[in-house]
Amino acid sequence: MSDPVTSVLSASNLTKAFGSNTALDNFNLSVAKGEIVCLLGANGAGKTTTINLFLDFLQPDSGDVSVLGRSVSEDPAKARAAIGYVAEIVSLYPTLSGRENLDFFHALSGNAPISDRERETLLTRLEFPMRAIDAPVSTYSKGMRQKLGLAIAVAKKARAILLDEPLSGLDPKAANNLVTVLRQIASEGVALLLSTHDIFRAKEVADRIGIMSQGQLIDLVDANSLSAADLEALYLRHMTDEAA
Ligand SMILES: Nc1ncnc2c1ncn2[C@@H]1O[C@H](COP(=O)(O)OP(=O)(O)OP(=O)(O)O)[C@@H](O)[C@H]1O
Repeated sequence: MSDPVTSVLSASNLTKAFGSNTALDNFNLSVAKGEIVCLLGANGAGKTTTINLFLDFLQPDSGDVSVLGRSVSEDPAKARAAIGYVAEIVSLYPTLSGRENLDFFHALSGNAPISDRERETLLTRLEFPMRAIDAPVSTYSKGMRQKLGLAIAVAKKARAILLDEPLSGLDPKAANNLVTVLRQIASEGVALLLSTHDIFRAKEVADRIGIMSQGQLIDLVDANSLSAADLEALYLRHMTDEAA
């Protein structure tokens, strides 16, 4: 029998204000099992606020976020257990090695320890350079820290992974590699929600792209339905319309 819950992440009529500043305004979105959705938008458009509401770091003023069909506000612990989060700068212990960080954060989520073989298989699949596994994390590049963050999420069998600005600050090779790895994770049934400013990588990685402006989802397009140039033109047209 097929899984009745295909929508892993769902936001309905979400509104969130900080004082008089409305960061999110009646926002609706769902991300299905195995799907990658990218949120594109200018600084302050509400992308990080959306991610923070799914993570229960913030609570909505109205509307609801749910994970696997269950409202996050009703059962935040269950939602957190089903979600992995890769911050723009992944928080890791800099003096500990990659191996020690992975094992520590894996245990912190209440999971059974992973074996040497499982750890190596996982990291190799994510194209983490295994020669660096015992070096202190302070020596890692941004891309390597992200891979470790992804490994922590995948090891805990997260059903959804949220990534805030994962592509910013990566060199083209690392960005290209991350796109490949994210697509592979999604192909295993994980729902991915990313925020980015990178229109071209968004087109490469995503199944659907949400364009946000001033707290609203003003367009949601199928990434395959248009070329990168068309996507850029659409994005710029929306930004011009909003500014007018
Ligand atoms: N904790 C907070 N307190 C006050 N205002 C906030 C807070 N977090 C976000 N905001 C405001 O909410 C709005 C949306 O911010 P958000 O960080 O979600 O945008 P963003 O699309 O992620 O931007 P960026 O691309 O710069 O990261 C902005 O006006 C921001 O200043």
